[in-house]
Amino acid sequence: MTNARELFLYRREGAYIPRIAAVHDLCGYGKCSLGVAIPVLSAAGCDVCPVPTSLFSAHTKFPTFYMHDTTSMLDGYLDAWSEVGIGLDAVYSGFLGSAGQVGAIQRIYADHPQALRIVDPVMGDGGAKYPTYTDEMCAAMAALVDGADLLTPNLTEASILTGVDYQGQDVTDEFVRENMRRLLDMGAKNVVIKGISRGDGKIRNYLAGSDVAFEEVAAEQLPYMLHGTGDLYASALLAAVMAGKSLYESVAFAGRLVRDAMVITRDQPDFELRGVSFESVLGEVTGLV
Ligand SMILES: Nc1ncnc2c1ncn2[C@@H]1O[C@H](COP(=O)(O)OP(=O)(O)O)[C@@H](O)[C@H]1O
Ligand SMILES: Cc1ncc(COP(=O)(O)O)c(C=O)c1O
Repeated sequence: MTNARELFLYRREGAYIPRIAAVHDLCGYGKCSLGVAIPVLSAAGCDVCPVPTSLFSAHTKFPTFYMHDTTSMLDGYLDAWSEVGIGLDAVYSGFLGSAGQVGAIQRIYADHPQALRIVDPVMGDGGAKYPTYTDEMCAAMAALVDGADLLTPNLTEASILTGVDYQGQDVTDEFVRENMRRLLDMGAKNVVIKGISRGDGKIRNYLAGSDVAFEEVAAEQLPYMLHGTGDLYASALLAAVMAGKSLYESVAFAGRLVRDAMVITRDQPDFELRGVSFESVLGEVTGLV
């Protein structure tokens, strides 16, 4: 393997299997987080090692859900990893159970300084925080921006991180560019802002980085939104990066995969709540490697 910190283009030598710590919640019903990251990244030929941040009976868009925050076990969990001597090529974080878990992620970074840092700063959408997120958690999440090799907020999360007011979805390229510039100034190396929908039938993802020009990738928008698309998008984006694709190619791939999975989900019972059913499009991920 070449230096994992050289994100684009990530190169694998021979049959090497990269190992990724996936720091997300585990959700019983309503496909998202680890339930997405493990299969998608495994299909891309990666060894996914979960660090569960919380256990949920169902995702938080259900009116009732049970949550168990795992913060108190993380020190022991990571101590045991240190003793075993696990080598990591990447650390991919998402939905957190508490503000204190940011410290656990920083500990993994310190223990694995060469590992890529992919931060999906899951905190909310549509201008509102998810119900389990507190202001303290959002403030803590901002500490993960500095040094992130790849940061993947939606507009709500970008606004929480930058302090620029959320202005809805119908924003100009200039507004998105300014948000990305702020995130790069805060220390992120590459930023993808996802899911911008201006009501013109397109959904847009934007990318920019210290060595990557600001670009837009627009695609046809399906006339319904589903829960868990952000997690599937970020996992597919990372899958493509780990397969050696450029950031632009990875952004385009992830958008196609989410769209294809959404089309299939539409035909399933309870399609609005079950999360994105990506199982039958995993072959597209396998095809990356
Ligand atoms: N209705 C849709 N039609 C086509 N693609 C979609 C649709 N909804 C989401 N996607 C794809 O999934 C990505 C992530 O979804 P989004 O809902 O923006 O994430 P989040 O859950 O983080 O807010 C989008 O950027 C887009 O590429
Ligand atoms: C438990 C849980 N995990 C993860 C997510 C992230 O979902 P999305 O991919 O839509 O950002 C959510 C969003 O509500 C959630 O409730």
